[in-house]
Amino acid sequence: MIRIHNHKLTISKLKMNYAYHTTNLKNTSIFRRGKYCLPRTRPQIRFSTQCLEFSTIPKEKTSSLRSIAREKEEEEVEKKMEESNKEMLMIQKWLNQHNELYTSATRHPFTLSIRDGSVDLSAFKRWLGQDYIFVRAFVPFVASLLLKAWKESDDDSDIEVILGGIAALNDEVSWFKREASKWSVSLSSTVPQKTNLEYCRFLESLMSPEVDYTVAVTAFWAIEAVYQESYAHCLSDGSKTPEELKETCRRWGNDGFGQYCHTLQNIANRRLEKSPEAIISKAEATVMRVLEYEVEFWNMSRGET
Ligand SMILES: Cc1ncc(CNC=O)c(N)n1
Repeated sequence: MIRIHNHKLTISKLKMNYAYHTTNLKNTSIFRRGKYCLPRTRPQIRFSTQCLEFSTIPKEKTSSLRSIAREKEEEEVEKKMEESNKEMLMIQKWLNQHNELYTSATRHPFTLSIRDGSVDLSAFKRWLGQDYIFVRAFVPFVASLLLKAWKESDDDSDIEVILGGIAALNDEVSWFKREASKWSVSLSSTVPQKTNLEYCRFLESLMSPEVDYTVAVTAFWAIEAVYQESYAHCLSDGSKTPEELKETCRRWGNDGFGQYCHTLQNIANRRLEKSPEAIISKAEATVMRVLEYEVEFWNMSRGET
């Protein structure tokens, strides 16, 4: 009969214990039967929380002991994963579940081409003109979020974070104008493309007072996080981003912007934690839509739509 009480023992520990006790067994009766005489059956281990005992158990049962230990180990790992999933914050959970979509937005061929230096400059200029239009629509969205925070938030500091975001957008609009003139992109004659219009319309739908603060602030985090991840990657080790594009990458890829996105993520997680299931589902679906729009926006910049 094999019983394992101490199921925390891993396979490798089990092997070590086995080896250790086998060495000690050299002086026991089964080993002392003759110079070259090995026991007919292998010494076997019985676990208890207190001590390890030995008995002679047929060889075939060794493997069954191992498989029991392995099963126990797997159960343990599964339980730990379930527990950590419970502790995991909502956004982390979503990113694990929808990792493929998140990666397609944050490691898109367009930004990867900036990173490896193969970017088509006409695509970059197209992105610049279109993104200026997007950012102009993004400002009223963030303003509507400020209003929601003022009405609904349980934490005063949310307003300051969002206000900081609006201040950064003020700088950003000026930067777009300077950058566009540097690249000879005429902003006044840039026509919004279909994908851009649809994304702007989606932003407008989120401005409605019907949309909950939690849903809107989670969407805000997702929109900012995609640019932060995408452009930080263009500056990370091994990147060959051309010098003339580095300023664009630093705008969203700098550490300060990273910290700001982290703060937004904390706000969203805090709100989601206190939200009923219906709001959580809406927020999750909204994040998915944002990620899809971001992918389409990069596609559009490459000239695919
Ligand atoms: C399409 C898109 N998504 C996210 C951002 C980043 N937020 C503000 O600048 C952006 N500029 N454009």
